[in-house]
Amino acid sequence: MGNLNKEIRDGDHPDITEERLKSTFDTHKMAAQIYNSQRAADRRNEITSAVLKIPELQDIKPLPFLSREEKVEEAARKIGILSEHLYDLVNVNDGAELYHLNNVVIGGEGNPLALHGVMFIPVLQAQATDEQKKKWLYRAMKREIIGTYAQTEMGHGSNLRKLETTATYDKATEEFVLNSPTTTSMKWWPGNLGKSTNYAVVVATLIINEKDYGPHSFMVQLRDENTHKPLPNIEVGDIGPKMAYNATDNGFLKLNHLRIPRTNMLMKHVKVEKDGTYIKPPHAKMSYSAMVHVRAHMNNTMAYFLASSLTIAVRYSSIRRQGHINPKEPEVKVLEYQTQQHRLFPHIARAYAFSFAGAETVRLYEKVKKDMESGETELMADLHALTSGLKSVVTYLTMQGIEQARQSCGGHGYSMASYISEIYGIAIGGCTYEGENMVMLLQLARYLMKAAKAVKEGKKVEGLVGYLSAPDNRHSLIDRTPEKSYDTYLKTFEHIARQQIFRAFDKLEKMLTSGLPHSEAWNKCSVELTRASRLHTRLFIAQAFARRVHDVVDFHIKEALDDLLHLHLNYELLDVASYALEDGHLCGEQMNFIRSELYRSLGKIRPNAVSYVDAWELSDMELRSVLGRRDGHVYENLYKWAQNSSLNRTDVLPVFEKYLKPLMMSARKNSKL
Ligand SMILES: CCCCCCCCCCCCCCCCCCCCC/C=C/C(=O)SCCNC(=O)CCNC(=O)[C@H](O)C(C)(C)COP(=O)(O)OP(=O)(O)OC[C@H]1O[C@@H](n2cnc3c(N)ncnc32)[C@H](O)[C@@H]1OP(=O)(O)O
Ligand SMILES: Cc1cc2nc3c(=O)[nH]c(=O)nc-3n(C[C@H](O)[C@H](O)[C@H](O)COP(=O)(O)OP(=O)(O)OC[C@H]3O[C@@H](n4cnc5c(N)ncnc54)[C@H](O)[C@@H]3O)c2cc1C
Repeated sequence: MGNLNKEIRDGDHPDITEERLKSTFDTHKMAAQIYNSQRAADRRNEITSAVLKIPELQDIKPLPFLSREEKVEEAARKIGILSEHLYDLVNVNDGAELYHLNNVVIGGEGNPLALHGVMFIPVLQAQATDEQKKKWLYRAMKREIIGTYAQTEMGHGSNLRKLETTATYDKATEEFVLNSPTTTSMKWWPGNLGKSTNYAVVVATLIINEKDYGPHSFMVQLRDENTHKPLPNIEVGDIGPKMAYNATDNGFLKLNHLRIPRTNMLMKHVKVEKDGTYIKPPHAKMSYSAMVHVRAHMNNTMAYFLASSLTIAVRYSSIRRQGHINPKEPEVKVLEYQTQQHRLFPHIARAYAFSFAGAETVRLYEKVKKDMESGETELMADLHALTSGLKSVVTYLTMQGIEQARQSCGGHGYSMASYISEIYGIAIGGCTYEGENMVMLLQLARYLMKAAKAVKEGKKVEGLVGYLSAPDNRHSLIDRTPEKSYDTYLKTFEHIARQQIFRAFDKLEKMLTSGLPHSEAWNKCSVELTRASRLHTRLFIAQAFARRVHDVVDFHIKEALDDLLHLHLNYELLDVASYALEDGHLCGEQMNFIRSELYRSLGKIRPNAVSYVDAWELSDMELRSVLGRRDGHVYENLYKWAQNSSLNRTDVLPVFEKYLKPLMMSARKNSKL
């Protein structure tokens, strides 16, 4: 039998090899859990190997040394080369393969086709008629045209019903007139809108006979297909540098009474007839499908960002030696410190949990998408509630985890050589895009309040909120849990979520009964409501993790995942335990039990720590991190990396002659006086 950890190679740093030799599970089999099948895990590695053989696809230099213009150019250059090799490298119908190819070759900072693949094509697939698909979708798929999704405006992103861009139907010419009447009505933020795309699905408020029908989607050609010059009545450009994503040209767009044919409104589910008759869709929110598409996939992209930063931090922590635990022994790997383990391991568990919750979400999304094809919309509310909560909780916890990973690398974590700060910048965009987190938590809260009302009225609720109708124990039985049975843990999470949901519900009801208008009462309860949404979502994540562990067949993988799950449940429970202490569901003694289980878990995870992150099989090319190198040879490569700094091109910079020398000369002269 070969090594269980598949990353072991001759010549690696002995400290990291020592870690890998301790693995109790086959990291490639674990990758099959993370990526949902052995075939998917194999394909990732095959794609990486194939990419490594194409010299033009390698980074010209480490990305942090590139200017914004160079980043945009470099991403576009690689997209050009990729299109020559695309069919040899991936199955173009497999989103996971495309995403992996993107991460290896280009990375997370963006590329000219990002929004084209993530939103433009999906919105056409979901909302275009067959005729419209023939006109635009197939051309888009062949990349004859490049598009984006232009919804957010300078003045409005969250509140879609107040978008100021109008699409007014002109019956006489059978056209829509698209107009941005104010500065704040300009589209502002859409990815790749600024410079790369020549088409966009523009979301605008539909007006027919002066009646407002709310946001609808319209296909708009922005630029000439040959010259790429903006078409008449269109002003378009880049919004400038951002915290991260700087290879992406997020853009602005001003439409000046632009006329487009009636048939440019996406009309699969909703229609405007020639005479201006409006035919409403089977469900009012069907046109929000592109957002739901991205939200449903965000658990996995966030899991990936979190796992990337943890891979960097855990590998580095296994070669970084500093300080002593036993003064008679050599300096220890910083990974030996319990504080370091507590800082990193719970986030490893979260990355796995998000990936498993993500797989369940994508399954539900695929079902709802299929149902919608035939006008069936029953599960749309469930999916919206689930993705709204997960999107918010997962992005927020990912942000926390990445920042802990950065701090755990000490000073070198702050250097771009770690690349963690870039991953952080990219990932935290997710707290805002696809619905600001608080706004989306409040969407889930609407769903939870409806369920709570039903339960109060004596009705039985099922599915994601089924636990609200289930019997509850007054006191948690957590310290009477047999090993490897997590039922009592999950019951405690259920109790906590249930209590908070009803607390928020009762508060809201009381205010409504006192005569407060609904929107005001809602606002006064909104902190409690968002707490309810978070707790409900964290319960779902824990349940999804437990369901996956339950289903695993391979003994060693199951055991390793079980250890992570145990850590996860104890850590997460401690994080939310105050809710259960308040009503005596948990007592002080049980808190001690949870804490000691948590510390025991850290020790259990420790020998496999490097293997848990190696199992994500993130290559050096995609990690782009000196600290996270697979071979552990960090120090000599940090020095090499610094040689890329343009400041090192000469020994003496012009600023010396210009500013520093006069400053020092004058100081010296003054001190002689
Ligand atoms: C050459 C080839 C090379 C190939 C190489 C590879 C290249 C490529 C590709 C691959 C990979 C690249 C990877 C790159 C990754 C990059 C990722 C980053 C992308 C980031 C993109 C970001 C995009 C955006 O941000 S788009 C804009 C998003 N905006 C929002 O999310 C706005 C948020 N607001 C809202 O959604 C709404 O306003 C909302 C929901 C808050 C309120 O809506 P409303 O209509 O005003 O609400 P209301 O009338 O009050 O009704 C509420 C009611 O409606 C229900 N509801 C709402 N939404 C939905 C829904 N979607 N489904 C079902 N029901 C819904 C809601 O539940 C309420 O119901 P009730 O309670 O019953 O009333
Ligand atoms: C990296 C990135 C990429 C993006 N890409 C795209 C894209 O491709 N296409 C596109 O169309 N857009 C895109 N966006 C825009 C993005 O979708 C919006 O910025 C986002 O939906 C938030 O809306 P907002 O900016 O209006 O925030 P605001 O709503 O102005 O948020 C400001 C504050 O107000 C609070 N708030 C607002 N409404 C409520 C409420 N009802 N209740 C309680 N609190 C509230 C929020 O919680 C927040 O704290 C992108 C944004 C980013 C950062």
